[in-house]
Amino acid sequence: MTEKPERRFVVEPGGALSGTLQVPGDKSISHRAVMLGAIAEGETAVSGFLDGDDAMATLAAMRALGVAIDGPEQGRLRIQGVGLRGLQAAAGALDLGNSGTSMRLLAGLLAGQRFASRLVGDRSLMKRPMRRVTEPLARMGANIHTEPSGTAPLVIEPVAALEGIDYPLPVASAQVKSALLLAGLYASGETRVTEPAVTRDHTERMLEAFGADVRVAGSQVSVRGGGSLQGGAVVVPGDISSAAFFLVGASIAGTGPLTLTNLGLNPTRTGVIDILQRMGARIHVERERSGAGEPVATLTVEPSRLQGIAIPPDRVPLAIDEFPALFIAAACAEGETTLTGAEELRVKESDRIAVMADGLGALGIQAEPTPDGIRIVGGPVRGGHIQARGDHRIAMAFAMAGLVADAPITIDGCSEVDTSFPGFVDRAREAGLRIRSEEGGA
Ligand SMILES: O=C(O)C1=C[C@@H](OP(=O)(O)O)[C@@H](O)[C@H](O)C1
Ligand SMILES: C=C(OP(=O)(O)O)C(=O)O
Repeated sequence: MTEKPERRFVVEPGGALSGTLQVPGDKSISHRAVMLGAIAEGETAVSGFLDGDDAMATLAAMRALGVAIDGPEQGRLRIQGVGLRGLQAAAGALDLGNSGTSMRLLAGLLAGQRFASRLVGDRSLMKRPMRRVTEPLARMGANIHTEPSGTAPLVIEPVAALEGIDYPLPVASAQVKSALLLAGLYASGETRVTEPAVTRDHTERMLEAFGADVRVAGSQVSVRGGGSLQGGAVVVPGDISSAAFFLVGASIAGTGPLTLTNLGLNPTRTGVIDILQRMGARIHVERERSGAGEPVATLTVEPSRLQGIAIPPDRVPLAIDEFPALFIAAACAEGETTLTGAEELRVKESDRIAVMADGLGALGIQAEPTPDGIRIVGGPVRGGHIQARGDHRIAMAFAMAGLVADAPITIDGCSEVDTSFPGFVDRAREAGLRIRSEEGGA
């Protein structure tokens, strides 16, 4: 994958956040809509699709595997499903860019195919752990290999069949759960996954909507192979992980209120709201409704005085992508915030504990990393020059710190923001953040 040109954000003090904002479509749901629509019978119409680089990597991969997909056009896709056995070998390696979800879920989808595949990604993705999916897939009979370091490229050789397994997840990961369920569609018998803690359930919801033989019983999800999926309509709500930056920003800015419309409010994704409300944030949930299988609502955020808390470890998987934003809330809170049980943050697009701690330190905030978390003591946020290390969520989190800093904040390493939130700078400026984006800043 060609690396993108370097980009930096500069945020001037004195910004505000108010008005109404709709964030782009949910990244996790967008990935799944394309993958399941591709292997379904018939056509699948998607609306609200996130045309960010990560979901577009999944879309490009499904096209490379022989699936005709029209769009995205204003968030709309038309996918001509080829059925479970209709995928064709890609001509070359599938390049999944910065997207761990694409690589891990596709590993599951392709593990049972009768053709070979090779999965690669960008510098960040090529360093992330992949044995967490390749080991259980191999137990199902897949012929799948990583580098000796357990990282990509992933090489998948054709197999005649897979066998279902009963697998207790060693880590609370929706990506591993989803990879095994997708492989289970191609396996004989039942594939059952037991998760140690609740993780996002978009795969199970969508498999059911597409007619798969899927069952959920507490912490167990199982799927039976040998059936087929029926295409249909998928309505993708706004991504709460993208909204999180604005939930924090509107809480700390002292202005507002800020209203976020058409937001996905899946209970396996609302940990960030719970944590912020425990800190004293004033977030009001209105107009809750079901949007084609996924709960949707409007959120209004008012400015508030935040208090530091000990974040309950059971909230971690339900807010796993929102911790960069939550660390900014902690920096602005009164007192100490502690996080434990979050070692997974060290293997995301960056080591989010270390990179956030370094950035907070550069802004005058006391941040002490631990192996599985961090301790942050709230205080005055200074201006400064920091590094997002190419992590989209770290770039956007520190942009919101600019709302309270006493001087400009320059954030290097922002080239990957489009992976999850194309148009972030424009939306933030429209809402009142004094941010600009520049070429450069390695
Ligand atoms: O299943 C998904 O769509 C995702 C699951 C999470 O990863 P893990 O499953 O590795 O926790 C999350 O960090 C990622 O952004 C998206
Ligand atoms: C970790 C993330 O995504 P992925 O694992 O798909 O790269 C994220 O979006 O924060």
